Amino acid sequence: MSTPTYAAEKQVAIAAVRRACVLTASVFNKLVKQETMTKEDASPVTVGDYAAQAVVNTILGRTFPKDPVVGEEDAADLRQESGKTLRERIVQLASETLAAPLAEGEKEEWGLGPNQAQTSEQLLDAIDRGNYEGGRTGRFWTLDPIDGTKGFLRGEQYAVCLALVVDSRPELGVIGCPNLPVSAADPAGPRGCIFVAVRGQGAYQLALDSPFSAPATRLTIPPSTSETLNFLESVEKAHAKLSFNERVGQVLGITRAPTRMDSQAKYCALARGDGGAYLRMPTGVGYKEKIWDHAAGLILVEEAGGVITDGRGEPLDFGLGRTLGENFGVVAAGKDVHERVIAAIKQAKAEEDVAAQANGSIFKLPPELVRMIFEHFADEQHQFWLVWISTICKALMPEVEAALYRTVAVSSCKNATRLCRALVKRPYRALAVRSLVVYITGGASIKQPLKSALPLLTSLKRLELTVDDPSIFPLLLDAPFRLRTLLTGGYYYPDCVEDILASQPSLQRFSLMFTPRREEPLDLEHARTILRPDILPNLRSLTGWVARFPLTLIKHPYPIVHLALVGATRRDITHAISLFGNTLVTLILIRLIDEQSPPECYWPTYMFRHAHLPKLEYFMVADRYDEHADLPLERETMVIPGLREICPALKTIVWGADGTVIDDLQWDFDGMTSRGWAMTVYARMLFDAIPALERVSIYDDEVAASREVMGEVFTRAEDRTVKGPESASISLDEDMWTLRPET
Ligand SMILES: Nc1ncnc2c1ncn2[C@@H]1O[C@H](COP(=O)(O)O)[C@@H](O)[C@H]1OP(=O)(O)O
Ligand SMILES: [Mg+2]
Repeated sequence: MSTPTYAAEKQVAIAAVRRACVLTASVFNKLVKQETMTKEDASPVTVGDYAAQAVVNTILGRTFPKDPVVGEEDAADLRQESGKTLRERIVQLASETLAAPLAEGEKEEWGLGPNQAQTSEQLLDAIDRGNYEGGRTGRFWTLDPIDGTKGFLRGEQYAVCLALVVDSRPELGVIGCPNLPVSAADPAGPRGCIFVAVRGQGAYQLALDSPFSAPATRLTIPPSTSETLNFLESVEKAHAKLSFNERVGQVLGITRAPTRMDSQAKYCALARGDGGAYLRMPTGVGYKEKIWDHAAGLILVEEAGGVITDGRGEPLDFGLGRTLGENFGVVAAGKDVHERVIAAIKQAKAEEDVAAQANGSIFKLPPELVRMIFEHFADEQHQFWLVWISTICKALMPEVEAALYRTVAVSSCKNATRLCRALVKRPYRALAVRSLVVYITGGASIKQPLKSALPLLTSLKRLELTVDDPSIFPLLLDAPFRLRTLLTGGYYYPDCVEDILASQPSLQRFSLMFTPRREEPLDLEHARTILRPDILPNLRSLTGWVARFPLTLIKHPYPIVHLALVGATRRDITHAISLFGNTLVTLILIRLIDEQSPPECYWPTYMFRHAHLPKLEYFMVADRYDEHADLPLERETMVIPGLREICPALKTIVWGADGTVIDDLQWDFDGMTSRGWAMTVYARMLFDAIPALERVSIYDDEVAASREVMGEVFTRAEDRTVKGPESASISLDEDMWTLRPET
């Protein structure tokens, strides 16, 4: 079946709306402006409403007699004896309007022109044609004869709106705006426009007085940015929650003031680019939006390239009868901004939920204070206490949850799925999440749950994502959060890492810890973007497993303050120091020493040759040997010349030396047999060379061998003498040791 063009319907609807506009304009001029109606009279709105409905329905009744109409008014009151005066006025007005000479594009058989007089009864019947209840299937018209009555009375914006709905979908819409300036750029210029849209045929603006002959202007919603975007909203506070719009605007970073106007003229303004988004959020009184207030506007916006949904992003349902049923407000916007507006609404709504719950709390403390107190007790030790409070006093649940959800960590598929469900169920929980750790290796993919939860985490600042399913990482590309810390890892290096970096300009700390796999050669192309100096302007801390993080490809001297490299070769280290040396404060290395390395390499500070590390304060190195190297070490090679100038600020050196090598050293070094003697010599030489040095620790155990590693510590006393060695131990939990590569 071919798509219907609705050519006849379109022509009739335009003609009907134009006649109704002429009628309402004359009601305004005669009854409102000249104030000829007394207070006791029925309002001019009532007169205009009924009369305009009589005109449109008469035309529809003649042209499409089988089509029912869903309209606002019925004639029951007018048929009463008490309605006599009103009835006569309406009949007179409608008759006059229908009897006006035929205009271009109109036909006599539509009931128009001086030869087509209608009886009073015929006109009341026409009004009653608007009694249809609507429904899911079939076609019907829906009419709002004067939409925006308040605007009408003020002489400002109002609209005559007519739409054809087929199987629950508006297919044709016509909106007449007698008071709308023809061009928004010339607000004092000529007024009066008709807007028309047919599904699949585009949206157009026509001249109100010659809709069929004057050239039509095709309408498209232009793209907008936060700077150019503004809201269109009701004038009436009772019709939409304007304070809520304000908050949504703040979330979106909108700087322009909203444009307020009555009626569906807002949809017309949106369609022709006079505003970026129309927001109509419920005021909370349980009002259900009427289909005649949005059907014509919907098709106009969609045909102008926009998107229209309710405030939750759900489609508007025109198949439920006279109202939009459970739809929650209306949001119409350009394609490029609609999704962002919905996300901002979700955030503002979540905040509102938290605030609303707080009002009912028994503690009348300011919610921020309650939240601070609760956050203080949200650590693992005290969590039970918070949960206990919230079970006793349900009103405190949102604050308790906000505290508990601030930092969340999951390490099993089951818990990850549960967490995501909980976040989706109550968006204020999602809003509370600042730090999220997902550490799941093996098992089922948690992509689906994450896909629904990640878009809600607008406050997330720190994300640790270690997962084996690489298809999870692209989810970060569409995420609404601006991370400061991103730690990634897993079994497969995902291709999109660089795109993620490019989409996170606020990143300060980044870690890439993907498992190095021998069978798969590293694709160096992956790292290309990291080279671009512009993508990570705030990057200060970098951690990487070098096998999957080709450090030597980085050529840009990011001002890195903390650098940690796992599996770094001599070449990697020299490169890193030459790039970041000027800014480094902390340097942590798990280094690979291979057979080709010259023996003097063994001394950690040997790596500083030719370097300048003016700010370096903390230096830790743990060694890994490819093969057991032969180390004919000599006293002369222990400390390189000029070390004092190279790292004048260095306070701490921690060296996790390989145990077997240390054992070898006791035999090889200087012929002395005391274990640790070589270490003592080295430590003392370091203290001599670097005046700022306060502490040298040398741990002589395999890092991975036990949870506690043993070693010797040398410290500089107040009187600058060196104390030590004193035995010491270090726990594997300390950050630097957790960087060890797995064995
Ligand atoms: N509480 C309400 N929430 C939303 N819309 C409302 C509410 N009360 C009335 N309206 C409708 O708002 C429309 C005008 O909106 P706007 O402010 O955008 O001009 C009218 O059609 C009016 O319906 P009604 O004609 O039944 O009064
Ligand atoms: Mg209305």
